[in-house]
Amino acid sequence: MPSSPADHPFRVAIVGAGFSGLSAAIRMIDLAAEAGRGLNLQVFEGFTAVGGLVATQRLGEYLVERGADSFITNKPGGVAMCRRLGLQDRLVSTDPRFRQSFILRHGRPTPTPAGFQLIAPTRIGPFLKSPLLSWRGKKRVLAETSIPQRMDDGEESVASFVRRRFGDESFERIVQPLVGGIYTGDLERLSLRATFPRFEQMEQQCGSVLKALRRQRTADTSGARYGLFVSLPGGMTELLEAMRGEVARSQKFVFGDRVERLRRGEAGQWEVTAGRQTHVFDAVVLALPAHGSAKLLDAVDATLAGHLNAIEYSSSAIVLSGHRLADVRHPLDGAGLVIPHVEQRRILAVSFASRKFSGRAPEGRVILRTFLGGALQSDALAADDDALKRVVLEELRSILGVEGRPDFCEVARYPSGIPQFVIGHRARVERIEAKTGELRGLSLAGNAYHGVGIPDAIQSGLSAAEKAWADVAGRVAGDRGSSVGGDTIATPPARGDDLAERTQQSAGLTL
Ligand SMILES: CC1=C(CCC(=O)O)c2cc3nc(cc4[nH]c(cc5[nH]c(cc1n2)c(C)c5CCC(=O)O)c(CCC(=O)O)c4C)C(CCC(=O)O)=C3C
Repeated sequence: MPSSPADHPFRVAIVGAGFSGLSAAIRMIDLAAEAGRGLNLQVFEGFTAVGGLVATQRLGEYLVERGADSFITNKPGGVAMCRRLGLQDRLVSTDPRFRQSFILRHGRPTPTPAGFQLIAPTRIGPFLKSPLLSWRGKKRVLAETSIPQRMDDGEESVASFVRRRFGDESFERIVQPLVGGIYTGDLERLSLRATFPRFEQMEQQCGSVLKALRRQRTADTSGARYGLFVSLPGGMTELLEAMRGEVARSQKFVFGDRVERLRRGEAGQWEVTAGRQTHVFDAVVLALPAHGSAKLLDAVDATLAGHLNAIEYSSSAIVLSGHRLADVRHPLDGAGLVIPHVEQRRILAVSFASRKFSGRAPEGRVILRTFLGGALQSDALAADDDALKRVVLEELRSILGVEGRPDFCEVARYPSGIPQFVIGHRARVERIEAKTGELRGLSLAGNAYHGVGIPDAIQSGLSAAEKAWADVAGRVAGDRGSSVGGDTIATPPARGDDLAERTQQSAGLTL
């Protein structure tokens, strides 16, 4: 142990103060406390606030999310972090009155059939009644039970899997906007194994997704899946601020100076240069987008940097706007609307933000969040902000009958914001982790590797802290799995996605 003699506190740098970096910091603080060891932590954040791509903004009486507006509760990371910070009683569910969603069909918002689960229906009645598909399209979906199992075990795209098992119509009219929306991605390129391995396993284990879902149904409520998502009364910033406060109680933040350089010292220590100052650490957690980590690692290990740079990203933008309800023809009786690519519109989705979470708009007003860009419409983002707003207001008018001038209208851009788990992603992540494993005291966190949502970002931070700790301290929480404050979180299986475990987790949540 050349670089961490027991007589000095562990010196750890965390680069990036989004969800993953803050989680890494909190986990590191807990590990040091459990071990009774001194810790000297510095969190470097190039911006002047924590949160990364996530921020809640107050605009007059409106409470508006600029990025992610909620997190999912069927993965443990988010809820466990709230419990760790004493925020579990502050969690709010989506408004049960507005959990239905819509899919655009011939220019009209059409309800998603009740019980439809991302790629397949779990309830036949509502599915058969839905005008989203033709009779032929519906028959083809139900014929899924007799589509032979694929024997080739190579990686398949989400589009190929869904087209093969359920037909083109269901793919284009329902699945593409629902699943594509999660990644603002191109499903012809995204890997099923890297995004939704459970569906691949359903085919392998039951021969049919519909049969597998039928077996599973008892464990899952078949209502609108929006019930899975939670936030806090102050928005996502309430959680981020609690995380920041927890770290700031004992450790140091460096805001506003981007880390420019990372170097490995001769004794294996890490030298971090930010704002013309160089600091020395025993361990470094890079909680950045993959391309950001690649830039810092280029001089340390060019092969690793190459793998990181190969992780693709899509860019998107969200136009945030506030309207008088009286100016909107559509009742907005749901949480949001997604738009199939085949509808040829200029927007991807609209979230009825103040319906999804009540109390965020003044009486008689509504917040809309309109998504643009993504892998399929990246050209849309070349336009300047005023042009984007114009496009959005035209589309909102045509699709939802939104008239008049909005109370506010703002653009939040996310260039290279969402990683794309394309075919080959898992193998790439394995190579990245193998390489990182060889670099003592270095770990990577963020949404680029195992999952794009907030719970996975949090989990990635916990795991990164544990790797760094194990490297420098020579011991760690052992085989208990990652945990925040005594709530054991099962570390996700390296490969695949255990169906029983996930179902159990969602069934066990009482929110
Ligand atoms: C930006 C966005 C919209 C646009 C509008 C808006 O913001 O409203 C949207 C719409 C929708 N999303 C929907 C459903 C789901 N979205 C999921 C997961 C996720 N969505 C995400 C993003 C979005 N989603 C993200 C970043 C995740 C990953 C979370 C994580 O992994 O941390 C999952 C869980 C997947 C799993 O099982 O892993 C489900 C079931 C439904 C249908 C609801 C119904 O049934 O009526 C609709 C209209």
